Amino acid sequence: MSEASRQVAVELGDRRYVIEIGAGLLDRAGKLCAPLITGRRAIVVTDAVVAPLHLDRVVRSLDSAGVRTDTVVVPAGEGSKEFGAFQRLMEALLDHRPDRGTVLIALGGGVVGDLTGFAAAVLLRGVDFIQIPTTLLAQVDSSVGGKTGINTRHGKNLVGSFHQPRLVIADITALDTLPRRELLAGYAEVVKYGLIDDAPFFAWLEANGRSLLDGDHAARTEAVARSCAAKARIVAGDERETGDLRALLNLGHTFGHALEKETGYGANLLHGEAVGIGMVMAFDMSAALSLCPPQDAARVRRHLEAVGLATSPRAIPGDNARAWDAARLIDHMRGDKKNRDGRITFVLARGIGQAFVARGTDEAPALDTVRRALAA
Ligand SMILES: NC(=O)c1ccc[n+]([C@@H]2O[C@H](COP(=O)([O-])OP(=O)(O)OC[C@H]3O[C@@H](n4cnc5c(N)ncnc54)[C@H](O)[C@@H]3O)[C@@H](O)[C@H]2O)c1
Ligand SMILES: O=C(O)C(=O)C[C@@H](O)[C@H](O)[C@H](O)COP(=O)(O)O
Ligand SMILES: [Zn+2]
Repeated sequence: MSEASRQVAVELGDRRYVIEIGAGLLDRAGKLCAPLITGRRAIVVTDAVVAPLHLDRVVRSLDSAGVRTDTVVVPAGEGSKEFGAFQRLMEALLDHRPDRGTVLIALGGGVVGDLTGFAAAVLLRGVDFIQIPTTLLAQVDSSVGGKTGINTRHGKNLVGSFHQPRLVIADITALDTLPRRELLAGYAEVVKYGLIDDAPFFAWLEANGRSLLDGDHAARTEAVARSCAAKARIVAGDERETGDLRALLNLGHTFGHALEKETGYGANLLHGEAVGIGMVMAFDMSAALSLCPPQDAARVRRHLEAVGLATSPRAIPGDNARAWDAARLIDHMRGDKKNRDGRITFVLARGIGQAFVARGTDEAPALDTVRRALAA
């Protein structure tokens, strides 16, 4: 293993698992996974973009570790989190005649991870799965914590399950093939950790974010490890989001998921891009409510702009950009899973690194925020 390899543990008692982070880990996937695959059978689920880039190495590595491996390739993109796509995946998995000792391996971004994790939760009433994330977003966020699921016309991730992986393998060099737009989208979720409760990490990103995005492996390893450590700590403290701790990971998502729903989960707006815009809106709302210094809100916007992320819905391309309706976006937020007692739950901030969950807040300041964002 390379010198720069790191391990982060998600402490969930007898469901504890490790996140391996480093360069060249795809070639070691077999060795790392084999001890967890007692049935010696795995099905790797990946997408049509990742398959030609990285699938062979993983399958070869599993084969040489004595794990018989089948593969299922799904279309790339958020469309694979639709009901129909989920059904097709389940049938394709069953075509391979799995048994309860068969382990599913998700090789890809957050879409493959969320979809495969949900499939693992319900296949034969539940089998184990392993995450091998290949996008920055998946390495820092979606592969960790066990939120799995699919979208419906009612909104994002509304059908799913908490199902923790047995292992996460984040090969930093897999990111070398990732398009810049996808890297940037994942970077928004990295920034999120700084904004939630780690102001020094946000300052580190202000200094190192550009070189991370430009391909600096050491900076990428550091950012993935710090992000995973933050997420692991939060998940261990509130696995099923029953308290207010895990909901902090939804910073930017109340607004962001509404934007994704409004734009139809298409290529015009990636999840991470929506989160970036949503975090700017959450800080704008916090500043407007005098909860947060306006300078902090400006600093968040400045950093996201500096790296090349959109900070307003107006920057989203496509016809939809000309048909925004602030009240409709608020209505989308009324379907958010965090909501309680018919009121929208927001994640707001008292400053950078000081996010908190706000329940029972009026909708009016959120509507004002959306209107300001649409006018920006
Ligand atoms: N479960 C969670 O906790 C959680 C957290 C954050 C996001 N998510 C979900 O994750 C999804 C977004 O994930 P994503 O941003 O990874 O998108 P994605 O899975 O669609 O991947 C983005 C694109 O990059 C391609 N790709 C993946 N790895 C590549 C590589 N190494 N080289 C070249 N191309 C590669 C994919 O084929 C795809 O076209 C959303 O559905 C979001 O809701 C879930
Ligand atoms: O892991 C979590 O908890 C998160 O909220 C991480 C988010 O980045 C992620 O997008 C998650 O899928 C959102 O969850 P949801 O419960 O709001 O659908
Ligand atoms: Zn997210």
